[in-house]
Amino acid sequence: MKAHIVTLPGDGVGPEVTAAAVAVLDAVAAHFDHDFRFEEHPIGGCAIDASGDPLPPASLAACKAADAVLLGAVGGPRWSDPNARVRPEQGLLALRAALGVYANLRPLQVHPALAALSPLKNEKLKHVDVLFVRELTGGAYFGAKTRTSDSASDECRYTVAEVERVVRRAFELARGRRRHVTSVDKANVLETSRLWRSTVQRIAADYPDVKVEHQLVDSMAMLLLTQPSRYDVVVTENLFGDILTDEAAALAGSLGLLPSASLGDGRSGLYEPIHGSAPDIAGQGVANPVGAILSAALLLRHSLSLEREALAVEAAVDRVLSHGPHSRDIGGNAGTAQVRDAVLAALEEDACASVTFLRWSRACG
Ligand SMILES: NC(=O)c1ccc[n+]([C@@H]2O[C@H](COP(=O)([O-])OP(=O)(O)OC[C@H]3O[C@@H](n4cnc5c(N)ncnc54)[C@H](O)[C@@H]3O)[C@@H](O)[C@H]2O)c1
Ligand SMILES: CC(C)[C@H](C(=O)O)[C@@H](O)C(=O)O
Ligand SMILES: [Mg+2]
Repeated sequence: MKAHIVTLPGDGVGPEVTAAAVAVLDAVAAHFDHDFRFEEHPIGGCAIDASGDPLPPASLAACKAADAVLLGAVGGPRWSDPNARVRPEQGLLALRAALGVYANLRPLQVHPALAALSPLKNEKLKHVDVLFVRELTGGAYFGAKTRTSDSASDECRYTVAEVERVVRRAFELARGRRRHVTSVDKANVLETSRLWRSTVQRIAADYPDVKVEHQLVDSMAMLLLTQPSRYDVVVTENLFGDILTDEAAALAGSLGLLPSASLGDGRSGLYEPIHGSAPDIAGQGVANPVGAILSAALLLRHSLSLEREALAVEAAVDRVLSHGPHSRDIGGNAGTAQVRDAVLAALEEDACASVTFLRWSRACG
């Protein structure tokens, strides 16, 4: 198939991990006979430096016209002055809003070979398989903001429609998994959370086959560490989802491992690892590219409907996590390029064995 993919490498380690993910997509195109066209655009701090705008109109127009968008990361100390008028993160938020990608899927699995890196005991990590569905275009991130010399405010606002669409997406996704939705809120304090909870209760009636439970976010932060294997689909609002998924990444062993897919109502989507620009290691060629490569797999699955190819990438990553090489954040000493090359080699081997692979893959039954 033909696909037009816009890449937004961004800042810090963003370009390093995005290049690795593009190399994997190129290999997928070669092995499976697809025609992927890539078009790179600036976003974030590098776009501020070039044009003063963290989301230049040409970048946004290209993203809107693309079949899918692959993003690295934005931000860094250089643009983090709390009094700055313009910030890299504004570009990312404006992009998410403009693309209407309200459902941010952040899958968490703990690879057995990495369990020792987790702060938790091994036995707690068995069978951890959680899909976080984070609302991505509402809440405090997008409410009115005020700032005077001695006060500031961020309005947290949700409409029923905004809650309903992401919650329905979570229930639909749960039907393809273990049919269990945990909705996380702070309904004992926040009005937006009470609207959230009553909307979830109403929608749950349409999904009698899915078990639903409500959990307050503070205790959820604790339960994620004490009983992570209890959870299947976890749906929550924007800010809570941001925080809980970085916590979840620690269970997997590193922030560098987790991918994400941001989806709206159309086929296109925005794909990015959940980590940031990692300024402490940027430019050293040591960033873990796995989160970005797995984001490319999600792109193949959700925007291009190439399930077989997505599974091939995931199997290649799985093999590298099992046997190495591993990057520094997960206890090894391999650089970004070595990990990328190992994934490419594993992909090549699996593609050669693709007839067998197809027989057992979930996609083909
Ligand atoms: N989607 C995004 O663009 C995104 C996401 C999160 C943070 N940010 C931005 O990134 C900047 C830095 O934020 P931060 O330091 O709080 O979070 P961060 O995710 O950039 O880094 C946190 C820690 O995780 C490590 N880490 C992150 N990604 C890694 C990788 N791929 N391989 C190995 N180690 C990795 C870093 O080295 C650092 O020690 C900020 O400007 C923030 O706004 C951007
Ligand atoms: C960079 C920032 C705006 C972003 C967010 O908070 O959504 C990041 O932390 C993420 O998790 O994607
Ligand atoms: Mg975050």
